[in-house]
Amino acid sequence: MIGRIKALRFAWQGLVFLWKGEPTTRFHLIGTIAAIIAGFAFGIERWEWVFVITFTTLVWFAEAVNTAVERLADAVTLEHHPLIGKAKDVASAAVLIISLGAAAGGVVVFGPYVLALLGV
Ligand SMILES: Nc1ncnc2c1ncn2[C@@H]1O[C@H](COP(=O)(O)OP(=O)(O)OP(=O)(O)O)[C@@H](O)[C@H]1O
Repeated sequence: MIGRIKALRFAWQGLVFLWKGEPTTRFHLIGTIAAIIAGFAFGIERWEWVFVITFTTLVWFAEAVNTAVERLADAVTLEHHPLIGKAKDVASAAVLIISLGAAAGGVVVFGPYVLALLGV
């Protein structure tokens, strides 16, 4: 039990580091808040909330993994190394992939509500 509580504390420290060390998280927070506000404003369905929650969570997850990979890579060497560069590029690509997926999901979920609002 104490071990679990300690693990939670370490996870919290990781979250704080992610927030302080990665300026990109500001954009993720804005996107997350915007999606939540839009969800309530449009009164989206329960299943649509599942998509919104899943996509926003995956973006944060990918950013956390990307940051972990970057820090591990820096711990291996700060010298220029083509494999370190590739590892960092692929980790960044993971964030890009899920961000594009989240944007597409956002269009699918909110698109019809926006069109209805515009009377289209
Ligand atoms: N040690 C290295 N060897 C080779 N290329 C590197 C190295 N460090 C960084 N790079 C290259 O520079 C890019 C940016 O690396 P950096 O560590 O600055 O991440 P970043 O742009 O700050 O990412 P984020 O914005 O997600 O924090 C990497 O994707 C990689 O292409």
